[in-house]
Amino acid sequence: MNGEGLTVRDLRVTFDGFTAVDGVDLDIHPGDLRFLIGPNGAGKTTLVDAVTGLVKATGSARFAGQELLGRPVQKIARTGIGRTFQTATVFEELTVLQNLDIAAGAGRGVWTMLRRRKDVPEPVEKALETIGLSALRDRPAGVLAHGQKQWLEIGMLLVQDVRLLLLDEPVAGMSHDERQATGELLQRISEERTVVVIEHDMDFMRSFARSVSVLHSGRMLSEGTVAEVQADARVQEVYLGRATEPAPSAPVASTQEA
Ligand SMILES: Nc1ncnc2c1ncn2[C@@H]1O[C@H](COP(=O)(O)OP(=O)(O)OP(=O)(O)O)[C@@H](O)[C@H]1O
Repeated sequence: MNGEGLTVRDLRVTFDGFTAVDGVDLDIHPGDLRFLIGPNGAGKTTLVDAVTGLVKATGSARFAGQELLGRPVQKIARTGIGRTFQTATVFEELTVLQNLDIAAGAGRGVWTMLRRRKDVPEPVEKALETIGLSALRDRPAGVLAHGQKQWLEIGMLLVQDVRLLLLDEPVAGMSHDERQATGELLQRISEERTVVVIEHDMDFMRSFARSVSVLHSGRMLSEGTVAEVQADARVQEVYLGRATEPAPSAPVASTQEA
């Protein structure tokens, strides 16, 4: 069995009387590459915020046999859950390797981590390879291309041995080639881990999703394979007429050329 699964039941998040997540059930199986889609304001990020402890929620969210709700962020992270945000948060002045070293932590002193080292720990070496940045290990992260920074951030989750990766719009602003490379990266990662991707790019979703959940107005509207979700009349209805977010079935070239 790959990775760990996430089980969410009757999840609710309320902001000052406004219900952003309204009784959501979600089953993410180990090794899944699940896309979480839905119009702006559907509650996608809030759902991930609730699971990772950033906002208060009621209901249940279980991962690796443990209830997550009500626990502090750090304790949730220690169960093996990691996330990225829409903007990559890497240390720009530090090299790729130093960024990974710091993420890996592993009880080393800060000077050890900052010194250029030949004895790169195996998980760091493996992550460098997986994210395709081995040749750029000694470059400052600040000079990396936009896509490479996102990959570095994913690598920082890999060296922490995160078992469930929650990625918020990882290909936003990426070129076509970067999106393709990111999709392939996520497929490789999901061979050993569970991956959930919040996404607006329908082409990217169609190409790489193993399963899809569609949120709308804080509720789960539809779930299934890409084909099942595309064929769902409720999903088409929600997306129809939205010039910036075509229906998943619409024959568009891309929704997020940046
Ligand atoms: N801290 C907050 N306080 C008040 N309302 C919030 C807060 N965070 C989110 N919301 C509201 O909750 C709803 C869901 O927001 P959320 O960001 O989860 O949607 P989303 O599906 O991720 O949208 P997008 O695709 O635009 O990122 C929105 O109406 C948003 O305005």
